Amino acid sequence: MSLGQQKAPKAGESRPTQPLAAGNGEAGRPEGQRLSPLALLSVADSRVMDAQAERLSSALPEELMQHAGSAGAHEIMRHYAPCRVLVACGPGNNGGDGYVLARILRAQGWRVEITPALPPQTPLARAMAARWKGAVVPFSPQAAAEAELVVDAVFGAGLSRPVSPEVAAFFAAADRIVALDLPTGVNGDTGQLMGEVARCERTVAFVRRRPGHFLLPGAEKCGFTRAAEIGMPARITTGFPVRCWRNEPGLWRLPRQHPLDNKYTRGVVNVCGGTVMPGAALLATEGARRSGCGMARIASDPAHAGVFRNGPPGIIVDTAPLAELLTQPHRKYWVCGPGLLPQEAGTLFPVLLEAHCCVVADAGTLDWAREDPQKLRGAAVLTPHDGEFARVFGPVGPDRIESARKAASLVGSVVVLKGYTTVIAAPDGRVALNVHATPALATAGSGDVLSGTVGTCLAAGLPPWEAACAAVWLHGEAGRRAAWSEGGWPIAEDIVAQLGNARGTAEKGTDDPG
Ligand SMILES: NC(=O)C1=CN([C@@H]2O[C@H](COP(=O)(O)OP(=O)(O)OC[C@H]3O[C@@H](n4cnc5c(N)ncnc54)[C@H](OP(=O)(O)O)[C@@H]3O)[C@@H](O)[C@H]2O)[C@@H](O)CC1
Ligand SMILES: Nc1ncnc2c1ncn2[C@@H]1O[C@H](COP(=O)(O)OP(=O)(O)O)[C@@H](O)[C@H]1O
Ligand SMILES: [K+]
Repeated sequence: MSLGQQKAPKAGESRPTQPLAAGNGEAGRPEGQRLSPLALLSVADSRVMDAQAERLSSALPEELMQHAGSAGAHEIMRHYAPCRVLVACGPGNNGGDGYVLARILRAQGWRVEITPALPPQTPLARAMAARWKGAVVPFSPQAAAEAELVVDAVFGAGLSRPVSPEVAAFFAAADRIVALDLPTGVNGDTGQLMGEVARCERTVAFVRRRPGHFLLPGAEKCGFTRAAEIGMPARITTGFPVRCWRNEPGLWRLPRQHPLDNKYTRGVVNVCGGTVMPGAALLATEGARRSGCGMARIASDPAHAGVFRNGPPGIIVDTAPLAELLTQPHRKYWVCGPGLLPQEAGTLFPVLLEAHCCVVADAGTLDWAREDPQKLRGAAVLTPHDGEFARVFGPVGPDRIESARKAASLVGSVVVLKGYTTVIAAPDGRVALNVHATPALATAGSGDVLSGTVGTCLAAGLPPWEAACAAVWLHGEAGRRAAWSEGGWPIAEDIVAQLGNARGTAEKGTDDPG
C-alpha cells in the first residue's frame, strides 16, 4: 500500500494501539489469553490456582511442589558456590518446598541440613519431610549463624499473623538468606512486615511474583526477585483473572511515529497556567512536549501571560477566556493543577469538566478538593502524592493498593498514587505497580513533569489507565537517565530533557521479563 492510500490517524485518537496482554481491559478480556509475564499474584490468586490444580489432578500439587523446590535449588546453584546450607522449614507448603530444595541440593553433593521452625503439618509438607534422609538440627540462632547460606522456607503465602520472636531471632542471626516465595514475615499482598524481618539476598517466587515483592517495606527485604515457572497448567493460567501487574512496556503501548503524522495527530495538550507559580505549569507543559505530544499550550490570564511567553519558544500561550478556548478545536486534553491556587483550580476545573474535557487533576486541583473527593468526579486521572491523597481521601493505609483502588472506585477516575512504588489504580479494580523509577525523582517539579506526561499519553489516544501507566514508566525511565547523567542528583528540568530518550526506550520494550 502506498503512503497515499494509508489513512492518517485522527487527532487525539491517534492510530489504534494494539490490544495488549493486560491493559486492554482485563475485565472484558477474551477467553484464552495467556497469563501475562507482568501479572502479579495475590495470595488469594495462588490459593485459587492451587485449588484448581488439585481438582485437575490429585498428583498435581505434589508435582508443583517438586518444581518449586527444584526452582529454588537451581537458583542457589546458579548464584552460589557449593557451601554449607541450612534450610529452615515451616509447617505449611512453603516448608514443603524447603524439604524438596534440600533433597535436590544434597543430591548435587552440597552439604545441607534441615532445621524445622515448626513440625510439618500439611499432608504435602509431611510427605516431603518424610523423604528427607539428611541431617536435622535444632532451630536456633546459633545454627543460623553457623550456616554459610540459610534458605527461608518458614512462611510464604500462608503467613497469617506476626512471626514469633524465635523465628525473627533465627533469621536475624543468618548472614546470607535466600527466600522461597517471600521472606518470612512479609505480607505477599501489601508488603507490610508482620514482625521483625531479615533482609534476603534473593527471593524465588512461583508462577509469578507478588505485589508484596514491590511494595515497601517488604520490597527492601526481598533482595533480587525472580519468578520461576513451576508447571502450573495452561488450563489454569490461561484466562486467569489477574487484577494486578508490574508496570512495564507491554502493559501498554504508545503509538510509534508514522509517515502521515502531523502535530495534531500526535495530540495536543493544554495546561492551565496560574498566577503565582508559573514554573509548575511550564514544567508540566515541557513534560508534555518532551514526552512526544505534537503541541502543548498554556491557557493563562492575560495579566500573567508574560512569564509564559518568555518561557520556551515552542510553547503556545492562550489568553482568551477558558470558556471561549473550549469552543476551539484541539482542546480536549488538559492538565489542571500544577502551580494553581486551590481557588484558581476551583474556577477552571469545573469548566473543563462541563465541556467534557479529558483532564489530569494534580496539585492545586487536589488541594481544592480537600476532604471532598466527589469534586474530582469526572477527571480522567488524578496524580496525588501521599500528602495530597490524605487531604482528599484520608491517610494512605498499610495496604497501598487497596487505598488507591478504593479512591479510584469512589471518584470514578484513575488514581496515580505516587512514591517509591507508584500505584496506578483504575475504577474497575485494575492496578499496576511501578518501581521503574528512582528516589532521585524526589525533587521539586518532578510531579509537574509527570502530569504533563500523562497529558501526552492521553492525547496520544491511550485510555486513562494505560495512559497513566505509560506516563509513570516514561517519567521513571527519564528520572533514571537524568540521575545517571547528573551524578545521581537531577532536577526537574533534567528529567524533562530525558523524556524523549525514555519514549524511545519504551518502544524497544522491557528488559525485565519477570
Ligand atoms: N501456586 C503456588 O504459588 C504454589 C505455592 N507453593 C508453596 O506453598 C506455600 C503456601 O503454603 P501454605 O498455604 O501451606 O502456607 P505457608 O506459608 O507454608 O504456611 C502456612 C502455615 O503456617 C502457619 N502460620 C502462618 N503464620 C504463622 C505465624 N506467624 N506463626 C506460626 N504459624 C504460622 C499457618 O497456620 P494457621 O494460619 O493455619 O493457623 C499454616 O499452618 C507458598 O508460599 C509456596 O511456597 C508451592 O508448594 C507450589 C505451588
Ligand atoms: N523515593 C522515591 N522513589 C521513586 N520515585 C519517587 C520518590 N519520591 C518521589 N518520587 C517521584 O517523584 C515525583 C514527585 O512528585 P511530587 O511530589 O508531586 O512533586 P512536585 O509536587 O514537586 O512536582 C512523583 O512522580 C514520585 O513518584
Ligand atoms: K519463605
